[in-house]
Amino acid sequence: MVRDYSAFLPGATPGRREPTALERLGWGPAFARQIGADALTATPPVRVVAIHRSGLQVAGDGIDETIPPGPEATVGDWLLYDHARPRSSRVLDRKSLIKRRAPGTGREVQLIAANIDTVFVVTSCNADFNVARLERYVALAFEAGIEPVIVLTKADLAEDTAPYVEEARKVSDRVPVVALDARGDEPAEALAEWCKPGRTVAFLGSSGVGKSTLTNALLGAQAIATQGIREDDAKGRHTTTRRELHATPGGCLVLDTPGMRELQLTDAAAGIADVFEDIEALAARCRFTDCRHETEPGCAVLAAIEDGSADPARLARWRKLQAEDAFNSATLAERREKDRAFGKLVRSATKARSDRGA
Ligand SMILES: Nc1nc2c(ncn2[C@@H]2O[C@H](COP(=O)(O)OP(=O)(O)OP(=O)(O)O)[C@@H](O)[C@H]2O)c(=O)[nH]1
Ligand SMILES: [Zn+2]
Repeated sequence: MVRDYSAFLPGATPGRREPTALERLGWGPAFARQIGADALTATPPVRVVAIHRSGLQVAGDGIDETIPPGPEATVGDWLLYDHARPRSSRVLDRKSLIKRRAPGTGREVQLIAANIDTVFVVTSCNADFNVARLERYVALAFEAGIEPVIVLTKADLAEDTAPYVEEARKVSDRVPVVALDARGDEPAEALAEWCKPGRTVAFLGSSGVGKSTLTNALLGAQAIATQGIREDDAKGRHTTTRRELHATPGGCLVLDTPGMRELQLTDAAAGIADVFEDIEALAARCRFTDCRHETEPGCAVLAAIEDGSADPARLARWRKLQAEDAFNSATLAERREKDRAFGKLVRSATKARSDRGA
């Protein structure tokens, strides 16, 4: 079969036409320009819509299959599907990638989700509201190359949402803030700007803030609970997994993956610098390039705190995130080394005390 891929090739003018099957899955120029028309026909693009034990579930133009594990791919990835050797299907360069260190290992990296356009960082207008947590998720999004939007849920339960919105706006000049009731029709309208056809969005936030409620609000009648799919696991039992990429009636794709729930900051120095660009800009003006902004003379950060133009609490949160990132980015061996050094310190302190007869 000869398919017409001309619409995806660079230079094609987007007209007012129905989206193609691939565009409905999020295909666009960023991927099309990585490959020539011949290869497109020989190895049709497919998107990884879910990961199962038995392999990668992929969807494309007339394709809906599970291919055996092999390609270094995660949900959201685009592959050039090699029918003859599915394991050799090429993974296209990503627009964005969320990854993390595999727990308990060294430098191994686990891919969580690829090609997300917008991440909604969710918190609620109540006790869950926590600026530090917002900053950390926004840093994570920046690091992954994803545009973050802060969504404050449970606006209906707050007497006044303005103070929450104001605090959230201080996270970064570059991040829009939306307050809403996650139930009902409001999310589809309030988030429409980011939920355009063919765009991929995801929700990040702690338990109970309303991520599922928002997802269901966007999906409307096709709510997630009805989309469980069955497959056999290695022991031959049936397990129900959730399809991880869902299309809204408007044609936006919502990526819902459990791996996004327990994300920690690792290797996110650049993302942290993006969130705290105000402090980084001050730090660049300190007299010493290795200034720790503690007691050094000529420290621009301390001066700004002194004259009230910088917030000491934000400086403290910046330090804390950097420390968390450094710790999580260390390998297990490096952490053991730190623990050993710490152990030695404790032992010598204890010894000193017993020597003194304490
Ligand atoms: N009144 C009100 N209730 C909400 C709102 N958003 C969520 N809820 C309720 O809060 C509870 C938790 O919402 P969920 O959507 O399950 O939260 P979640 O973030 O998906 O939680 P996890 O699945 O544990 O990660 C549910 O009872 C929702 O109905 C809101 O905007 N207003
Ligand atoms: Zn300084």
